[in-house]
Amino acid sequence: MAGRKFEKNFDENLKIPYLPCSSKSYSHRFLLLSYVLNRPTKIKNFSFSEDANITLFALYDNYKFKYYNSRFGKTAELILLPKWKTKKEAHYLKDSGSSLRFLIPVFLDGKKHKLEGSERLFERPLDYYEKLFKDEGIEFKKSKNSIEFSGKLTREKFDVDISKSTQFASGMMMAGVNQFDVNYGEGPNIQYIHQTEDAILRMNKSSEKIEVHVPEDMSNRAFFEVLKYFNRLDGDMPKMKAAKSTDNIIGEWLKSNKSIFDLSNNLDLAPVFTAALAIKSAMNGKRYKIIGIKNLAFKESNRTLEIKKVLNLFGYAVSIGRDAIVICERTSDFDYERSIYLYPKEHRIFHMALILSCFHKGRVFIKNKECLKKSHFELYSFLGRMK
Ligand SMILES: O=C(O)C1=C[C@@H](OP(=O)(O)O)[C@@H](O)[C@H](O)C1
Repeated sequence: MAGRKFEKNFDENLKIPYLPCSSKSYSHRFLLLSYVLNRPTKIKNFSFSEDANITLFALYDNYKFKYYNSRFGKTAELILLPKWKTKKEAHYLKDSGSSLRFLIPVFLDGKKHKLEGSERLFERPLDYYEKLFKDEGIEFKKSKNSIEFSGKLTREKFDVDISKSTQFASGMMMAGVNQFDVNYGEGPNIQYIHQTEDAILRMNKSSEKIEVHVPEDMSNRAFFEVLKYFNRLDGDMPKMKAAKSTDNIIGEWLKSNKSIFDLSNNLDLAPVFTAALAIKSAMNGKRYKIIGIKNLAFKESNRTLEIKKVLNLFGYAVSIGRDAIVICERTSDFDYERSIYLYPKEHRIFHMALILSCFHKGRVFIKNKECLKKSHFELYSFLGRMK
């Protein structure tokens, strides 16, 4: 069964080719907007990520894929028609926080809906929606692994609290296209709200049929940027212009002499970036500090703790504060040739373990490559093909 044995072994000879993939965040947004705008839609370069599929299956009972080869490797064009919109009441979302927080406001359409998922999913923040339900008198029932609700949003304006997740604002903005205004306050990861604004602009045109292209996934590209910086990329990777200046920042940061980095607008980069800084620190003896990471605790796992655990396993010393991680060289009595076994709970932590494997002399055995399907199917298949 998947993840039963430590099936892969890596070491300092590991090199990985650049495997681009399309953005799961944009794919999510285009799906939601197609449903809300209620128009025939063609989505090119649709992401094969598990998360995007979860949202697709929740929104549509039927859809058509046309497969083709693009610069992202094997990819697909997804065709959606309004008559294929879901008629089901209950949907299983596994551990996809994005699906949950995007679907709730869209499903506030007067009908009854039930969203089910893993237990961790319902431990993650839902505060804004719970408050919204109470304020609007919307009936809801939340249990350990599901939420049921039925209601409608009737106001013209909503003030959304994004201190725990930007997805509350993104979800409300997509559900409210051409219907109500959304204001939001301060919070980290604001670039994801800009991404929502951009997706709305791309889709909310007057033409009857919608056609959009999903751009490259920049969080996954960051993983390859780190490999490239340390000369562990097999082959080269094409230059690419990021949509926003914050999208492609890793290469620049690694080349700089800075020692403090604020990740509040690039939270998803924390695992691969801490791995990169730990390797740099082992090479040059400098200390590095990452700040702005408070919300990492709300991810698929408690990412701050997972980051510390993985760094410690590879012999890097770290200390953790309320909103910071400090990386302080390598532990002096560490055996660099020993075998390391680890079981990352989620995709971004798996990425980080792969990077650290490239700098470990002994063998590294990593379980659970299935978690990579969440955002990067190509990398998952590549590891499956590795001898
Ligand atoms: O809108 C999106 O697509 C996302 C927003 C961010 O969530 P939070 O604002 O909850 O951190 C990000 O971490 C997540 O991976 C994807």
